[in-house]
Amino acid sequence: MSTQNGSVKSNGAPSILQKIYAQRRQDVEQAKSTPGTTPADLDTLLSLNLAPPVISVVDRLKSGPKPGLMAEIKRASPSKGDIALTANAASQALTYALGGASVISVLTEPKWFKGSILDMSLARRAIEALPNRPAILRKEFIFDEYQIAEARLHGADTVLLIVAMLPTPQLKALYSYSIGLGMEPLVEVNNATEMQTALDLGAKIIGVNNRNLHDFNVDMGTTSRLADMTAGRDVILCALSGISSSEDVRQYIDQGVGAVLVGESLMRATDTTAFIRELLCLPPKTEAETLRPAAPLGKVDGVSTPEEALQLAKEGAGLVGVYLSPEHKQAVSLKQASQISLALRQLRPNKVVEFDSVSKETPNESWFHAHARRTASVLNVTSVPLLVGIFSSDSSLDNIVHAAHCAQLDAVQLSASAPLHWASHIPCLVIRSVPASANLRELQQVQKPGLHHFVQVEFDGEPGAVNAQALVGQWGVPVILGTKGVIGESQIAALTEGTRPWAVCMSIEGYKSAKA
Ligand SMILES: O=P(O)(O)OC[C@@H](O)[C@@H](O)c1c[nH]c2ccccc12
Repeated sequence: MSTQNGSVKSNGAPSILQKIYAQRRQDVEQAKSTPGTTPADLDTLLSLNLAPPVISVVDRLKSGPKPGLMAEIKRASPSKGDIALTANAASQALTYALGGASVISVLTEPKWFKGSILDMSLARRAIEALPNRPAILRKEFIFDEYQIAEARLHGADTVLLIVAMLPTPQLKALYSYSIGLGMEPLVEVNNATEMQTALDLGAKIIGVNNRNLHDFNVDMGTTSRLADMTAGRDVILCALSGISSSEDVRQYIDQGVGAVLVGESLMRATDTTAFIRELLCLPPKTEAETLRPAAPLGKVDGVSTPEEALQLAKEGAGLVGVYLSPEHKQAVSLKQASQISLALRQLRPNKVVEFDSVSKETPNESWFHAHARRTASVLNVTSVPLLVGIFSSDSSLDNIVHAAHCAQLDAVQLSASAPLHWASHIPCLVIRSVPASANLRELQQVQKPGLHHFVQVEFDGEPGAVNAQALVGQWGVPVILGTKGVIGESQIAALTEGTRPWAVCMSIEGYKSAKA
């Protein structure tokens, strides 16, 4: 270990940094010699492309809010002891992401920080399906390429390299290795000499740690004093440690700081989301951000001719459904479905339509929220219903994909028994049916982001149905209320009371008789 930062205490006893470093050396040696996780194994895993997709942390910081927030998952630390032992990495990561973090930093050191590589991997999985997910940073005492390969395989987009810990040739080697894996590291410095080393390295993200790792003293002026050295360069300057108020953040912005890394005060916050917004000077979350159409859209199933579809379009339907499984009594052929599709598409404006642009300052959205918002904005612009192909449990995935292409379906509706993963093979929006009588496990399944986009809860008059609907609704999954046999306005009103379905679905007979 480099002692250029004077990390050996004056009395000759090892500093905490040295203790951590010595322990980590042992841990890494052990992992390297364990069958299945040897360096050769990690190389094999990387060459099999088993590492999850990486995002550019530089791009993520440049395109996000200014300054970017690097929110840290930190259960304990050597200087503060226990901070938040019961914190769950996955739920903490999701809260950070939805609150507006650009980067999620996960401490993976087990002994002093009570973290793990599993925490990092869970944090990544929790935010995987967000359309604009934050980058994942492995916060670790890194001295070996092995730790960087391990980070990449477990879902990191970037790693920390601490200049004070690494002789320059080693720092350079680790930096290039990380770049080779697609990860621009966060290079941590604490004084002008280290800053110069980081600049000479060509680092694009440099973090100034306000906390001296030797004596743990926090001096918030450390970042301010070094800020000038990065001026005019293509470097994102980050302030690390001791940040606990919007006042701290504001001062740094004026000094050219592009991102702030916050751990302890976020882990201790009672309302994490509100605290993030306060730190970033964002207004509190508004109702508009939890978008639903003002009134539920109408979905009418069992359409069989272009004329019917055009009539429904005229009457303002949001979705029209055609049955595409041959055994259904109202089934249409692929040819009929194509004609309906063509008729609807001819209604859509030919000109290029301007979509409501999404402000870059908007906080990160969830999978379901993003799809509901985008779909609503398409409907808003075109005012033409989406064509849904409805399939029964007898349809194979190949048949469904074929039909989606041939009839140019806007959406596919899968039966409750279709495997969940089918959604990721279907080239259009996916609605998943679920009976209102579904058990808790089934309802939890349909809340999984990253697969289908909407859930249609089939109400058949059974007790408990409204509860089921409310449960799904609670999680932000856009719900289409399937009203089998329910036709009257008052019945619909009774069903939707207290919940906000995204759409209400009825049969074409039901629709016609309700109108009559
Ligand atoms: O909890 P704070 O004061 O917000 O600090 C976070 C972060 O800067 C700190 O965890 C940190 C900065 N550099 C490190 C290196 C190793 C371990 C931890 C760190």
